[in-house]
Amino acid sequence: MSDVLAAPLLEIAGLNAGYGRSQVLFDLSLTVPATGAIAILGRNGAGKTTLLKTIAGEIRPMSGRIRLGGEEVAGTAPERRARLGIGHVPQEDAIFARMSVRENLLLGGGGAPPKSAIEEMLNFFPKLGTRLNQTAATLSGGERKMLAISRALLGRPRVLLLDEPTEGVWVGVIEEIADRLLDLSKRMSIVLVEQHVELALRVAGAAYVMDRGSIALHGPAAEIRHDPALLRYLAP
Ligand SMILES: Nc1ncnc2c1ncn2[C@@H]1O[C@H](COP(=O)(O)OP(=O)(O)OP(=O)(O)O)[C@@H](O)[C@H]1O
Repeated sequence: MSDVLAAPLLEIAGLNAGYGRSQVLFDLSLTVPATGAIAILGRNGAGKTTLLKTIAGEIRPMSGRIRLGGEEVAGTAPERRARLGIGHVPQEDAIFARMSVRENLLLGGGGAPPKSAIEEMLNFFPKLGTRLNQTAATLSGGERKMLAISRALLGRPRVLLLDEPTEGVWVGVIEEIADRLLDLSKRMSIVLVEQHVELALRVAGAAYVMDRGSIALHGPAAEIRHDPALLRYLAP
């Protein structure tokens, strides 16, 4: 069945959210298919991180729907959402810096993942395999991101929320991460917040462009790339 006909995995409708009385997201709606990546673009402060945190359950929405596989999750705790299949890799380091790479992986996905799952991750990100005994603090920016993504994947999410997975990553490693995200997007759902617009539109099949907490533009990545309004919404 094509993605157009398949029911979306994640459905967000009329979402309003923010911090205390300060509203950041306004009547935001989007859908995410069961496989493939969607990109969330927008200038600094547009509300991209707030959107991911609201989907993950760290921020309680003021109103609106968040449905995962048809189940309403808007009022549930982050732990329940993780159990239902929402994996979140936040912008800031999602790793234990003082622990070794091995220990970080052993604690991934809520703890004690099977050895085979960890081996799968080491095949997926071979660089991590050469760093197993190092503390995570000694990893490069790219390796830290790989470790954070691995930890989230060990929880076997249905949808992976990625907040700036190439931030602070050496340019030579950015392509490697992009390739891995493309691999992942063939078998699961990814919501990708990314400042590298070209990269995001290459990895994602569709894009939503945010402006001041609302969706200003959305459509297939191939169309958004050429939309003259895109630059306007990305300009500082
Ligand atoms: N903890 C907070 N308390 C109050 N306001 C916040 C908080 N975090 C973010 N904001 C505000 O929410 C708005 C959206 O911020 P958010 O981080 O979601 O944007 P963003 O699109 O992810 O930007 P960036 O690309 O800079 O990460 C901004 O005006 C920001 O100042």
